[in-house]
Amino acid sequence: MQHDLELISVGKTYSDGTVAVSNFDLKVAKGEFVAFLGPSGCGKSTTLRMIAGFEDITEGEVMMMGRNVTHLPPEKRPTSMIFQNYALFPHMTVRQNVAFGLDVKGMAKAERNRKVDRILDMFDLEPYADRKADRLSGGQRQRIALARGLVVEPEILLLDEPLGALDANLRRIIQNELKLLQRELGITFVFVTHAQSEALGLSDRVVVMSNGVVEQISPPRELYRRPATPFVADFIGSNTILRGRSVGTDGPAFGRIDTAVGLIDGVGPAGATMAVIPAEAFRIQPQHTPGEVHLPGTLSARRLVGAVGHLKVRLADDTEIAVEIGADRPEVRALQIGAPVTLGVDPASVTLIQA
Ligand SMILES: Nc1ncnc2c1ncn2[C@@H]1O[C@H](COP(=O)(O)OP(=O)(O)OP(=O)(O)O)[C@@H](O)[C@H]1O
Repeated sequence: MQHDLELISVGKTYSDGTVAVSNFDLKVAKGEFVAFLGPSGCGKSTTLRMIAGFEDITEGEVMMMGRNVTHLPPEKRPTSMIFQNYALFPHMTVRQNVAFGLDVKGMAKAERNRKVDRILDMFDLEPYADRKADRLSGGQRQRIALARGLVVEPEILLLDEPLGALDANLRRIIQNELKLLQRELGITFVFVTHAQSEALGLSDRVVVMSNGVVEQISPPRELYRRPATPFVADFIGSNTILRGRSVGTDGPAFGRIDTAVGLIDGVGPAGATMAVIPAEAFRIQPQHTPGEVHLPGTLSARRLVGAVGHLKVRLADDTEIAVEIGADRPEVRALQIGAPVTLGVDPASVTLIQA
């Protein structure tokens, strides 16, 4: 199957010797929405700029629609890029800003105007068409940047933290618009963000990066359910991580590790040394269920945030475990701080990883 975008062992070493990205492999299908997520400095923007052609690739290859574009300049690639600061020309009107990419291509005036009008209409920008770009609000500028990126009809739209400058409310509104737009146009989106909720809420798959390497590429739900590395387990969601040593199991379905708080069964490879348990996987004071892991401890903190109860339970070895449970559960309200509690967890929601 041909992919819209393929990165093959892509790497980048800057001229000062900084290794920003190494061995990046990725295949993106047509119409897919992929987010690069990771802490500041992990190499997200460098990778996006290499895809766009703004940054030389020092290792590996980039393919687009089956063509090798590794050494092509940005304007020869079927991509369009939207920057965090929008990079609009402040003294040009909205219309001139949007038309810019078509002018660069030398498109005939009539065709250009038709395309610009259509896209201004699509983004509700017609009323501002003749206003200078610096006389507009953040949300309006954001729409111009999107309109400008899309008017050239790219196969792949690259977005570098495009919502970073917006306040939380506007950010949510434009997130929704972005998702609808992407579905409607069927364009492939590659999006860079360090906001987890954005990456997890918008994309079909997330590429989690740290220190220039890919940690995991998965649909958002899978990152929560089955983190593949210690970094992802720590970075995504709210997990308890227990270290131990691998021991034999009774059945083939689960692995088992021996930790300071007892034996923990979970899903993962033989030889795993770490159990990852999501905060929402714990049950409080469970009935005895065969196969379930039980951990005795004492309640050390309780905080109710809307419909969610955030509890902390301290185990015998002083490990503190984060538990999230419906705030309306009777056991949440009945327990006093310091009270003994037992936590239960189904091994199917425990992930064992090799660390
Ligand atoms: N022009 C450059 N020369 C040398 N090193 C650079 C250059 N640009 C970026 N770097 C380094 O490369 C690494 C990756 O940077 P990059 O901007 O890709 O990270 P990022 O994940 O996008 O971070 P942020 O979220 O802060 O934008 C960092 O260590 C950064 O300091």
